[in-house]
Amino acid sequence: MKLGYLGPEGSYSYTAAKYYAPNHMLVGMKTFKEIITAVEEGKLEEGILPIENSTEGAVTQVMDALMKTETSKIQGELILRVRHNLLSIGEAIEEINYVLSHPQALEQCREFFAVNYPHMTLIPCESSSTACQIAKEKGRQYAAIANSWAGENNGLKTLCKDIQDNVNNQTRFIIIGKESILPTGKDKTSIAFSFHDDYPGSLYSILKEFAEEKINLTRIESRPAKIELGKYIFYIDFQGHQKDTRCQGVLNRIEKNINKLKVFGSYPIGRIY
Ligand SMILES: O=C(O)C(=O)C[C@]1(C(=O)O)C=C[C@@H](O)C=C1
Repeated sequence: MKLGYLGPEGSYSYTAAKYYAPNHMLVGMKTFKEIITAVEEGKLEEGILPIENSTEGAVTQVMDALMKTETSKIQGELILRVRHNLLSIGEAIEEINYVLSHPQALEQCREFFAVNYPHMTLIPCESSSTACQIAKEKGRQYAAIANSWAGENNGLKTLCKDIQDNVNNQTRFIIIGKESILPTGKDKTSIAFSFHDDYPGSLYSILKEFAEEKINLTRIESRPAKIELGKYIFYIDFQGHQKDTRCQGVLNRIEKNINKLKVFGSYPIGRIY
């Protein structure tokens, strides 16, 4: 089984992939879009993608790309405690002027740099493990934000530990593939929908259906539909499997009030690592 992740080895996505599927063949890729396309085209059986973070919220790039998928489903999820470190080839923090990492990781440490090292320039790159490679090549003025394993793997030293702005920084990852997962009794379902027209109570009419069946929502997000200002796509995660009678009933009823319902999949509720 091949599982695509945002590479190279040592990224947070790599750590998440190792927890999810220790025996799969892990394939490091350059972008989230590349992973989704490879799964859609059947070149990879599965792909792992960050979808939301407890500090920064939605990973919007992944959410928008998911909306365009045709054959992939969400097959699983896991939550990773993300602890960032400042890593460099040199030993003196005073020498550092440039800090590299994935944009999500930079955002999760923004306050730390604003307060402690406002002169440092934050530079986005493809992943935290790519940041380690670049920091190694560029030398003592450069540092990477990554996990310490990625740093050690590239010969970098840890100059500062736990630099994330939120002590409980967690990222939720989803696993996509082509399989439909059967109910386990502890499942979650992810859907997205938009409305034909904007009318009072439109969103309420959908939420009411879940409330009346006592189905717990675990996430609600909106993203621009990218048609015109004021048009949105709503994303909802709820507890239960799409094959459960109550969930099926809700999905059938809400379908009548909305433009297009996309069911990304039902999958077992994930663990925290
Ligand atoms: O750059 C990495 O190491 C990644 O795996 C990406 C990523 C993300 O995009 O959210 C994964 C987890 C953390 O939230 C920070 C970065």
